[in-house]
Amino acid sequence: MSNYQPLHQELYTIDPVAFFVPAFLKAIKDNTEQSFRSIMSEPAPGIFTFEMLQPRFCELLITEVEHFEKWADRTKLHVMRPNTMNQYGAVLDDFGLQTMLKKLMEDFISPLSKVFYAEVGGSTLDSHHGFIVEYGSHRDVDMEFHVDDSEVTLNVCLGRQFSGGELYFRGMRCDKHLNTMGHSEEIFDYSHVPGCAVLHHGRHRHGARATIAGHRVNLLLWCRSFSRNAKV
Ligand SMILES: O=C(O)CCC(=O)C(=O)O
Ligand SMILES: [Fe+2]
Repeated sequence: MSNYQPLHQELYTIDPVAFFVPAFLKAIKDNTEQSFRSIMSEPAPGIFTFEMLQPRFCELLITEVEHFEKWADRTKLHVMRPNTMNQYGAVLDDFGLQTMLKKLMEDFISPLSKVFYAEVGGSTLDSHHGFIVEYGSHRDVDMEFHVDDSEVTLNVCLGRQFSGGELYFRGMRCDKHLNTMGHSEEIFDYSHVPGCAVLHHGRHRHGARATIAGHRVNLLLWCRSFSRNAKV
């Protein structure tokens, strides 16, 4: 989208202090399993939650996406939706954020995925799909039960105020058994809070309940390892 003029140029290059909360930055800098675990909870096996983004960054990103959507509307441009499950939201890589997101994956998510997801390609993440999902009135309502087309998924709530919209996880399955029931120990439901991240296996089955009031906006980064998949 070469004619698009960004609203907030500062979003397009990572400024760690402006983007991330101090505890997250310190843990990444220390770069040990212990430092990661000191800021992360693991409420179900392979699912990690932690505080990640500064409130100001979240608000700037939401307004950048709104600005892009208005521009796309004015120029009668057809906006690609993030995946087949969404009618709303936008692909961030489509309006210039791909370099920033690549660095986000390489410098801030790969260190974590090397430690926690090495067995699924977490040590060799080499490509991404970065997008925004939006729920509320005149937007998407919920997201059906699915697995992501990723090795590792980062899902961060950006805002704003909403009720409902909980994420639900139901364990991992092979392709043949994707829709089988979850066991009680696999059941994990999570109410997202702005600025907070959930990191999970792309193949961990999940969905999002209906947002019943307000406006929910999340940043998704599907992190992939083509080099690993090429070998399998
Ligand atoms: O609504 C959410 O937070 C979940 C989105 C999601 O699972 C996805 O886009 O893959
Ligand atoms: Fe997903």
